[in-house]
Amino acid sequence: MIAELKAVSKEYKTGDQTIVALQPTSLQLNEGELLLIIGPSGSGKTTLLSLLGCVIYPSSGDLWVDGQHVNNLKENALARLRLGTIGFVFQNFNLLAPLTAEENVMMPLQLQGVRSAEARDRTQQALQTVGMTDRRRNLPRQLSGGQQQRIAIARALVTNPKLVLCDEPTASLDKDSLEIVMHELRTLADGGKSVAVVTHDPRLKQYAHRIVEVDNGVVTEISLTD
Ligand SMILES: Nc1ncnc2c1ncn2[C@@H]1O[C@H](COP(=O)(O)OP(=O)(O)OP(=O)(O)O)[C@@H](O)[C@H]1O
Repeated sequence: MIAELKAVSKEYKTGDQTIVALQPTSLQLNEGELLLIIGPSGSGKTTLLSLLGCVIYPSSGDLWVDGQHVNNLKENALARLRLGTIGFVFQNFNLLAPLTAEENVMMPLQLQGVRSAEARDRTQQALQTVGMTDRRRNLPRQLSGGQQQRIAIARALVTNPKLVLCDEPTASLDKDSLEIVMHELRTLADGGKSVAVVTHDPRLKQYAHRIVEVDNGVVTEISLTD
């Protein structure tokens, strides 16, 4: 098991208003599975993903990620856990425009202080995994949306994270690119990683090992055949 929520809830306080974004939720995320997180806008999907990603603390309940009790970790320990254990993929790719594809992929290794020969090897491996070796010298703007997302996946993979978290990874993609990217994410899960994907898109269900639906902060596991 890579992550476990035990009765985890999340409230946001703004002024004198309190929004309950996530009701007490118990959920386990295992190695080798792609978990799809679906639900309407504002239902709490990103909040759930942010908890799994150690970006926010629970308001109540207990959260473990890679064996660490997130509730008790200070900000800097949380940042280390994120960098070492988790890869993030976003809707808008978040690639750095002036850097080539391979420089973007190498960036997390530079942040980790990995020496340059090893960083170069691991970058080439990650580019190979997503089938983008031949475009490694291109700038993001020279690549299609689907190609940029594959570079973003390579960047998420280069640190060999156990957990890959994706927020609407296919929202900016056409159908062909969606299929390539989701096939890539499914292959990662089949290879032993934990992958969690937030989406509005019902077409993604076919790539999931498990699906949870979030509705008004309530998380329910739904059957794959629904
Ligand atoms: N930092 C914040 N401060 C205050 N309220 C927040 C914050 N983040 C989220 N919320 C609120 O919490 C609720 C759940 O938001 P969340 O972003 O998790 O939903 P979502 O399902 O991901 O939505 P979408 O699909 O539109 O991205 C919403 O009512 C949102 O307005």
